Amino acid sequence: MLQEGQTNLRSLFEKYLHTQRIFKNKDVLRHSYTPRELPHRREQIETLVHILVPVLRGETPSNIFVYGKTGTGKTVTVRYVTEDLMRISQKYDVPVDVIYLNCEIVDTQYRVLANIVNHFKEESGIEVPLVGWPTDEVYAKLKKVLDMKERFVIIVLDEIDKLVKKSGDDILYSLTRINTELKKAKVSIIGISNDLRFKEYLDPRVLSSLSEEEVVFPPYDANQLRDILMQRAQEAFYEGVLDEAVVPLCAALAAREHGDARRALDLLRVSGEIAEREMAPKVTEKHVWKAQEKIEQDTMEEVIKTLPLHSKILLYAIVLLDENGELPANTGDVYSVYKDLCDYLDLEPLTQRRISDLINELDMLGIINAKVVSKGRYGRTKEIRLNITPYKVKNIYRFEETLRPLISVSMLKQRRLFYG
Ligand SMILES: Nc1ncnc2c1ncn2[C@@H]1O[C@H](COP(=O)(O)OP(=O)(O)OP(=O)(O)O)[C@@H](O)[C@H]1O
Repeated sequence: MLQEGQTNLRSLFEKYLHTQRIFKNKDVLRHSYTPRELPHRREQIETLVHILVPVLRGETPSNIFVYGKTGTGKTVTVRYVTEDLMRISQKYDVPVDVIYLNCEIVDTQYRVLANIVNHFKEESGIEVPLVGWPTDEVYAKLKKVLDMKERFVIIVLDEIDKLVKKSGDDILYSLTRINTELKKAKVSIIGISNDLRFKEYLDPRVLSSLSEEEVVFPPYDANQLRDILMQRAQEAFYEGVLDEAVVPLCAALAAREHGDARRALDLLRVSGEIAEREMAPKVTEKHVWKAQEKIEQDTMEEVIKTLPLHSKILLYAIVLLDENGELPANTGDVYSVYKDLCDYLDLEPLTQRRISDLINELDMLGIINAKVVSKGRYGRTKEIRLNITPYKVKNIYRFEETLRPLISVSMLKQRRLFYG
């Protein structure tokens, strides 16, 4: 006989066990997955192959600069082509090494050099610590390690703009000239960036050697995104669980956001996850709209985390007004609560004028809505509303030492703060 608690436990699980399963293989929708085919990137693939094919004839390929907006398939295409090059180079007995570095993480001259040296550590027996050595010494080791045999080394610097913004372009200067100092090995660089203005940061000499060849990745339109999603959906979902309208809607929404395939895939995955959680038999348009809302909220949370301190306090003032049912509020209302919060935190408040600017910034980021309305002969005023649920803001502040005390502040009627 089952005890009462056990019956409950069993039914809890069975509820999920007998629901329709949505995902056949969710991993297919993850960013790290490399699909077998890349629809609508034939031209870019062909161009890259054309530039790299000299390797198989023993010639050094040109450096390549790849650019295009976020989610246009730059990384996945470069990986796809270089992986194929590695495979085929074995057949032709040409030693090729491809080293992929993401410069969001590998963001200093030292780290780039050390990572390349360490790529060969098994072969060379040389390993450089990730901090601590003089850079010149790491560079000397790099030349030694590369030149241990005749080979082609292709260094992919993804998000190369992050490296240059953080550490300047000296490293690119060195790498694009390293072949003159090597006897056996030949190095080529593939730089990838989604920041088109990044070229302005480069010394003209670096720019001309880095972009011997340029490959542009234009944004996808809604039809192209639909093909990309269709292909992935077939592997990711069980047959028949996707309502017909789902893929076109995900594609249309992502096309509106500058043709970002990553956004389209996220929408499809999150729609499926929401349907699964709701134990729905099918993924429908309704789930896509919910997914869109969730992704927007998540993005907003990321933006809030990076706001400067006083914008965060200001946002909290608007949160308190919201909880107290006092929105829309005007700048003066918001400013007075903001000042009280600064008092509570023992901080000097900014001027009302400055706060007015910060309100405009929060509005531009979509976190609040600040609409100017005319009050007839009383002039114009701003009506401020919140675009994020208060508990989400609190959840973020809970993890921030300076702001955590605010969580215990609530507001009484007549706008008196209460520190509970
Ligand atoms: N043509 C395509 N076919 C299939 N999947 C694609 C295609 N283009 C992009 N994707 C998928 O979209 C997502 C984003 O692509 P990728 O990371 O290559 O973009 P990116 O241009 O490098 O973006 P970012 O500049 O933000 O790094 C990945 O999951 C990738 O697999």
